[in-house]
Amino acid sequence: MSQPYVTEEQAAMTAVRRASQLASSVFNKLVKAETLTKDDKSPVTIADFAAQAVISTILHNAFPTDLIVGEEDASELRSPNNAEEREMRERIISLANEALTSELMLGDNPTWGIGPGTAKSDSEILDAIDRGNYQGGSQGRMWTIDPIDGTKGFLRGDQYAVCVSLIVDAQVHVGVLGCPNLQKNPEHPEEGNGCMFVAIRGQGTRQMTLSGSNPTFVKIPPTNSPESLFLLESVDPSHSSHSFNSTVSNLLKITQPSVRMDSQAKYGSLARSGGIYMRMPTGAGYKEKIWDHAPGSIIIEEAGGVVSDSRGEPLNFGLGRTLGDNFGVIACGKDTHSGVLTAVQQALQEEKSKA
Ligand SMILES: Nc1ncnc2c1ncn2[C@@H]1O[C@H](COP(=O)(O)O)[C@@H](OP(=O)(O)O)[C@H]1O
Ligand SMILES: [Mg+2]
Repeated sequence: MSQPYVTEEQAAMTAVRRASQLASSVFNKLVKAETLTKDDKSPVTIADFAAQAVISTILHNAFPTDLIVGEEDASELRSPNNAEEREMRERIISLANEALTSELMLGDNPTWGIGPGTAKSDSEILDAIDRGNYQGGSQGRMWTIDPIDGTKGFLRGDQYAVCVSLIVDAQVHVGVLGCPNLQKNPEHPEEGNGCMFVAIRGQGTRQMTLSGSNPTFVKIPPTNSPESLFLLESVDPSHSSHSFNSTVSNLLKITQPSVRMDSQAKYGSLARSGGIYMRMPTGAGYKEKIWDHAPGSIIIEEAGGVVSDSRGEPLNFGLGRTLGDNFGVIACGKDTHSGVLTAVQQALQEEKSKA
């Protein structure tokens, strides 16, 4: 019998690959003026909408009864107010169709609505984006889509990630991260950028090129000495408290500077090169979204790591579109987790006693 979730993994890889190619090609021709402002004030690009349309179309064709929790919704696109918005909508639809209709590659299945001659109508593309409106929950099968995670990094030409996961009964079973700007091999930068991290529960984490070649299993390297430790954190201090992280870093006697990186590329980088990813709330009451952590968490766990909140509890992907009350996220190797947790809890106590 074949291993479970292999077809799901393949559909997710196909979706992430096509969406990553779309994102890179939009970046190369990027006209920043086309960026809209979302309710939560984070920038949304044409690539974001088009990539969600591509991923959602493929997943829906592959698994028609599965539900989808996607970051974007198409309401802004359905009733364009002016010529500029109409043009943007046309660009999104044509970009999505370009990505869906490109030649089939190894692993692509034509029944997933892809390949030459499969162009979708405008309403099919908008419906595909809106199919990501599921509210989430603790039962059944649901996919998460973050079409472009780290939108700010994307716009800067830095790190971003195309992120898909499959959650079954609140447990992540498949995770795929496409990282077009992440070095294929940090030891050999001359090999260039563009990699994909893929994990199925119980079957390990693999890294490969975006086209799926050179798959290799990755494991979080053991921490040989405190000097080798370093923190991974968001570039944007409004997403995660840099000052809290530096308190923890001092408690752990970390001497190396923190590595700041946008998006779930942090999880991919940790899975192969180590580090401690800390994401502590800034006090603004923000609730973390499941699509920002579900794919990354399985990539870490299957690479031999642990992902928890600051109480040491696993992240709960069954509460809806968010992770609920924000107790932060800690991801690292098994050998460092308990020490990091103790330091985080001590730093929280210190903060409390100062308040
Ligand atoms: N106040 C906040 N606290 C924590 N995360 C936030 C936030 N505001 C937005 N985010 C999330 O942080 C993600 C980026 O994470 P990072 O800082 O690690 O790059 C954003 O994803 P998008 O870029 O997909 O919107 C967004 O979902
Ligand atoms: Mg995101």
